[in-house]
Order: sequence, then C-alpha cells, then structure tokens
Amino acid sequence: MMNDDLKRQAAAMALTQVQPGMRLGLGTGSTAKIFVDLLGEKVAAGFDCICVPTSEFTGRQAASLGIKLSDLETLDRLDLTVDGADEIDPGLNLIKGAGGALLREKIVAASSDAMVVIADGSKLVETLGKFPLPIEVNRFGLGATQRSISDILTKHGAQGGLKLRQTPAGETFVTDGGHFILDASFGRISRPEALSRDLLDVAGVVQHGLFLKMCKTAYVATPDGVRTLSA
Ligand SMILES: O=C(CO)[C@H](O)[C@H](O)COP(=O)(O)O
Repeated sequence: MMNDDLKRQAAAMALTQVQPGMRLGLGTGSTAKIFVDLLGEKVAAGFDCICVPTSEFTGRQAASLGIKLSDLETLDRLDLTVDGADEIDPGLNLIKGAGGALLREKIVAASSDAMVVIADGSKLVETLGKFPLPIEVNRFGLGATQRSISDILTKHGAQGGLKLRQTPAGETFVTDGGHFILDASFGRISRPEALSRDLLDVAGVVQHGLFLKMCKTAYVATPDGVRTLSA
C-alpha cells in the first residue's frame, strides 16, 4: 500500500473525532495536509467548525478550502488538535518539526484539550532520537547558541552533530516566526525530559521539537489497518 494511502487512513480516523462546532488546531506536514483536505470536504458539505492553523502553509490551504480560521487571541482554548509527527515512542512522546512548524505546533497543541497524532507505521520507534531533533533558535547570536547546544549534545551522548537547516535551494531555512532551525542528531535520546530542560535553558533557543506527554491518542496506519494508541 502506498504511503499516502496509509496517511489518508490515519487522517480519516482522526476526522471521526471531529464534532460540529469544535474549535480545532490544524497541524502541518503531508499527513496533516491530507486531514485538512478531508476536513475541507466536510466543510463544503455544510459542517461547521473553527480552526487555528499551525503554519502559514496550512492556513492558506484551509482558507482555500473554505475552512473558517481564527487565532489564539480570539479563542482561548481549542477542543482538539490533529497533527503529524516524525517519531512516536511507546508513551506517545514525539519528535516534531521536520516541516519547520514546531513552535506554532507546540503553542497550538498546548492550547488544546486533546492532541491527536496521525501517522503511518514508519514513525513508531522504541526510543526517540533516530530522527534529528529540530531546535528553533533566534537568528541573533547563532554562533553562541550553536556552541551551547553542542555542549548539550555532548552531555546527552549524541552520536551526531548539529546542522543549520537549509532549503532545497541551498538557502538558510527560515520559520514562519522568522527563526532558524538547527537539526541535532542524537541517535538515541535516553533522557528526553532532562534534554528538554537543558535546551530551553539556552537563551537563544526559542523551542525544540520534543513533544513530551502532550499527545494522548495516535492513529497509526499500517498495511494491517489503523492502530489506535493511547498514552
Ligand atoms: O512536525 C511536523 C511539521 O513541523 C510534521 O507534523 C511532521 O514533520 C510530520 O510530517 P509528515 O506528515 O509529512 O511526515
């Protein structure tokens, strides 16, 4: 089965959790994009909901489908956020941020009563860290921030280095918030809570892609069907 079919199955499962009148957070990435497409079909058929997107890309997609959009100034809480992930461990801790939207994704998920992750089975891991951890950093003082993060990598036994994210055209990638992303190769993250605290202690770090204890349900599509995982 094609990967996109699996993503679609996971997204369709998440759609069953969406009730009329809900305030929704819309994730970013190829799986979240499929969810937004499916939600758009429902909205076109008369379904009512209001959504906060986690990126400019998702906002444009949702608007083009006629989905009503709002923000976290107007809405104080959201009922549900549906988003993808780069890695999912057995406790539903996540690595996110391959799409560069981790800051808004984390703000939106933290403002939601529930976060549901949709993914194909390739995202399941025993221990987080094989996927490089995205770290969003301020442009100012990049060198100093890089040095502090490198020390943290050493402290946490990282097996690889730190790379400033580039666009496919070879330019420095800039997030919707105007920041840079450093991708940190750990190989294995054995103490994610401690790593999270250490990273957030660095003045130039805006946010990182570890989403710890934020997700309670994941719909993971495999060729044998969609598994519902709970934390
Ligand atoms: O965190 C993200 C974007 O910042 C995405 O949700 C994550 O990268 C998964 O993307 P995809 O569904 O394309 O595999």
